Amino acid sequence: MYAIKEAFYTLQGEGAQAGRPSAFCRFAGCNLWSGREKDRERSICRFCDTDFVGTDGQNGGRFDTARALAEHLLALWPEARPDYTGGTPYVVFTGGEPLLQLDPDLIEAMHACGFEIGVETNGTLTAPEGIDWLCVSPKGVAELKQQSGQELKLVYPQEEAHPSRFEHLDFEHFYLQPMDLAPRGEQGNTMAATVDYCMTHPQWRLSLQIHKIAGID
Ligand SMILES: C[S@@+](CC[C@H](N)C(=O)[O-])C[C@H]1O[C@@H](n2cnc3c(N)ncnc32)[C@H](O)[C@@H]1O
Ligand SMILES: Nc1nc2[nH]cc(C(=O)O)c2c(=O)[nH]1
Ligand code: SF4
Ligand SMILES: [Mg+2]
Repeated sequence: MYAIKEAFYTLQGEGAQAGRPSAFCRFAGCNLWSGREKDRERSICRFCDTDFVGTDGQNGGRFDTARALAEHLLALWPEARPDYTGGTPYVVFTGGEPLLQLDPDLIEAMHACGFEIGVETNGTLTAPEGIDWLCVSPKGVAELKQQSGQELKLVYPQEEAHPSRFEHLDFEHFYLQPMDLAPRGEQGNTMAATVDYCMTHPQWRLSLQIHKIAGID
């Protein structure tokens, strides 16, 4: 059984695949925060910008089989539109924490439907085989178990997770993403510090959350 908060068709907003049309599948639940505001400040991850509680979002629900979920996600792809011109379907599994639920059955079912598979994870669980694009985003003091992938995308700044801790790991791309302070109800400029760190440490590139700039999901 898979518990899905929401699913929608949009553009990937972050990292090296930013701008790519994608079916997003947001799993319910996370191991670093309950998702309840009353627990935020005593959680391991305290800056989350996402509601991942329950299965009541757009196209959310509970799916008994991998095939049922894969077909649900394939229906988001705009193939039936008269002006559609093709391209490999791309799914991004996120959450919440997708590695609490993503399993070999679902990977196989998505590939059978013709999808390339991207995953956004906090790296505290090891990833199953077969993911085509793995983005790991380390969090504070949480132990990093998944130490390889296509991109490491660190939200910056985090007192307990300095970039130097991650720069020798086995990733193709290294990104710093300015922390959006709005979810914590704070104001401040994380952009300037992130730009400055990238400019003095050229291994790191800037990732902006372009969906927030574009005003889409
Ligand atoms: C909501 S998380 C879900 C996937 C997974 N739990 C994780 O943390 O990577 C998706 C992405 O948003 C990033 N993110 C979450 N809150 C953010 C914030 N306030 N500012 C910038 N990026 C944020 C995460 O670091 C992660 O890369
Ligand atoms: N457009 C868009 N791109 C994203 N990239 C990562 C996201 C996430 O919440 O995992 C996200 C998201 O929520 N929306
Ligand atoms: S690990 Fe990801 S989903 Fe969980 S609270 Fe942090 S940013 Fe949100
Ligand atoms: Mg998001």
